[in-house]
Amino acid sequence: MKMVLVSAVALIDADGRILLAQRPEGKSMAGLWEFPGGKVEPGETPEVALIRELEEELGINTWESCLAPLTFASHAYDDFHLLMPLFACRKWEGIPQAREGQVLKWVKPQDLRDYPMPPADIPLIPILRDWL
Ligand SMILES: Nc1nc2c([nH]c(=O)n2[C@@H]2O[C@H](COP(=O)(O)OP(=O)(O)OP(=O)(O)O)[C@@H](O)[C@H]2O)c(=O)[nH]1
Repeated sequence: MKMVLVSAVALIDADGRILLAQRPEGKSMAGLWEFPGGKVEPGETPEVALIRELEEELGINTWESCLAPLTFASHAYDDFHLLMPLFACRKWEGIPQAREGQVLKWVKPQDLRDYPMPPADIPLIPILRDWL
């Protein structure tokens, strides 16, 4: 089975809310809410990939020193196995903007279960709620 490494982040604002992005129409798993991030390209570390994705997807900048490892997802999809480190980040530069047609939403930890997420993300929800 092909292993796909995706780096993702829980961006946490001053009120303790988490940023979710809704996958746009036309993509796999359209309509589901996910953590910002994306595939780690050859030669990248998960941190470097995440910093790049945050710039591309949201137009914000952050730094490796602001990315704290929080947990990970390991999930067998039909056509690949997803391994997804999830970082936590409370400090960045700029205001997140949807640059790729996503809908963005700041969500309180206790409300996370109201947002349908990809199957790989489901086990991460209680971890975030307990941790925040
Ligand atoms: N960024 C992100 N990706 C996730 C999450 N959960 C999850 O299963 N994924 C999966 O991880 C992959 C991330 O790929 P990507 O963001 O770089 O690229 P993409 O959406 O264009 O991928 P696609 O090839 O499925 O269309 C997708 O297959 C996505 O469905 C999550 O919380 N955040």
